[in-house]
This record gives sequence, C-alpha cells and structure tokens, in this order.
Amino acid sequence: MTQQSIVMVENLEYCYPDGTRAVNQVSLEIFPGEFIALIGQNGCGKTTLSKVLNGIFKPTSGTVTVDGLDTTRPKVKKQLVTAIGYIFQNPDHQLFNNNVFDEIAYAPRNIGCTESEVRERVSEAARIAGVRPELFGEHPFFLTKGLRQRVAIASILSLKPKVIIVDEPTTGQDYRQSIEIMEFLQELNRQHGHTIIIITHEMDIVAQYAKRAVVMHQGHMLLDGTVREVFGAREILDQASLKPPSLTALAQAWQAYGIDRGIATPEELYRQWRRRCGYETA
Ligand SMILES: Nc1ncnc2c1ncn2[C@@H]1O[C@H](COP(=O)(O)OP(=O)(O)OP(=O)(O)O)[C@@H](O)[C@H]1O
Repeated sequence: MTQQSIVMVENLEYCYPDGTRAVNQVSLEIFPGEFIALIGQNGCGKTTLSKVLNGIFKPTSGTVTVDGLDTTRPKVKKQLVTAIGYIFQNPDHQLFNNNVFDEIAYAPRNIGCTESEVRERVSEAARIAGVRPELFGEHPFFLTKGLRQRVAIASILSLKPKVIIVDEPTTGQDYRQSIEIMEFLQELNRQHGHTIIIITHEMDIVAQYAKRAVVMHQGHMLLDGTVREVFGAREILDQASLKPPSLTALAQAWQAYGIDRGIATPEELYRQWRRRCGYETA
C-alpha cells in the first residue's frame, strides 16, 4: 500500500506584489514522520515556500494540499493551523501576549477550545517544550532567548499540528543551545510523530538531524533526495553555492580509497573505514 502524503505541492509559483517570482515551478511531496531540511543560499525562496505551505501566502499558481486541505480554498484557515505550524526564526516575531500562559493558550482559544481543554493543551505543550509551569505568569520578554524560543514552540504545539516548519532553528544560538533545540525537534519527530521541516544554512545540522534535503536555487528546486544523495551531488551544491559539511568534503577526498562521497555523519565514516580495512563485511 502506498503511503498518503501529508504535504503535496504541485507546480507552485509565488510572486510578490512587486513582481518578484520567489518560488517557481516547485513540486514536492512530503510524508508523515519525515524530517526534512530546506536548504539554499539567501534569497533562494525557502522562507517564501514555507509560508505558502503554511497558508500565510496564497500560491500565485499551482496547488498546495496539507493533510488533505487545499490551502487555496477559503475557510480552511482554522483547520490548517492544526495541520501545519510555523515557528519563526526570531521568537520575538511570534510572542505578543503579556504572560507565558496566555501566549501558549492563545491559539487553542482562537480555534474555540473550551477553557478546560485550553488548560490541558497548555500544560501538555509546555511540558513537551520544557517550559516550567512556574513561568506561566512571567512576561515572555523577560525570559532568556532560549526560553522565549521554547515558549514560541509551545504556542505552536498547543495546536497539535501534524507538520511543524522551523525557520533557522539554530541561528544566533551557541553550540550547546543549538544541540538542545535540534535534539528537541528530533524528539518531537521520533517520540511525538510530528513531521518536521527545518530551514537552515547549517549543513552540519542537516547532516546530523535531517533525513531528506531539498535544495533551492533562485526559486527553483534543484534537488530533492536523501541527505547522503544531496551531499554527494557536489555539482548541484556548487550551483546552489552550498558547501557540504567538512566531514563530507573529507570523505570525498578519500573517494579513491573506496569511501562513499555522500557520507554525512562520523558514524558512517567510521563504519566505511572499518569495512575498507576489512573489520566489517556488510
Ligand atoms: N515582501 C517581499 N517583497 C518582494 N520580494 C520579496 C519579499 N520577501 C522576499 N522577497 C524576495 O523573494 C526572494 C525569496 O526570498 P526568501 O526570503 O523566500 O528567501 P530565503 O531563501 O528564505 O532567504 P533567507 O535565507 O535570506 O531567509 C528573494 O529574492 C527576496 O528578495
């Protein structure tokens, strides 16, 4: 039996009012439970594409279906917010309530949940996102950036969207915070079954966490494949002005020794060297 996609994009085109064609002839199918990275140079159309997926922008032409909902149809907005959520790069673009509880409760109230359901959703979303109940009365702007990001995530999780788009999850974070947020997204993906789409410039993050990568260039989709396939496609990465992670570049330098050019993680490289040296057979 073939699996039903959760996001289906067909011949999508998006033009801004000034005529800039930011997304051009993009077709894409995403399946439940995937962890995908949208990658490409600044201005290649990643954010625009994700805003169209999320229904913030309507396609100029083509179609976008999310969890069976045609995003171009009027009156789907309420259902769409429970199908797909968008977490902004800067949490401060998302937070506007006077306390953490109201922030996380805002969206469930907006879709008409009863107050007891709102409380339930807030406590569950806060627990998953690591926002302690002691913070519920605090003003979001007095929290650290890491905590504000968690509140922003909780305010999306309270809608229980099947697909979550996270714009630049690690930008402006130090190494420890980046790992923390990525591990958290991985947990949402693996333990809670959310389909995750990240937009990122950090190829090491893609190598470590994503399973599939979509390369964009000047509004077009240049390549869609497993992270290994994408990192192995040096010419396409060059065209998109992307550099593979240093580990992949190292593996490519060792291609003459039988090392695969798409290596994305230290574990894969270690296994290939062991095989190459005859310690492993399969
Ligand atoms: N409001 C707007 N009006 C007109 N053009 C816009 C607008 N927003 C973005 N663009 C243009 O659309 C194109 C795609 O921009 P977009 O922000 O989607 O790219 P991106 O890949 O997300 O870039 P970044 O990595 O810098 O966030 C760019 O040429 C950009 O200048």
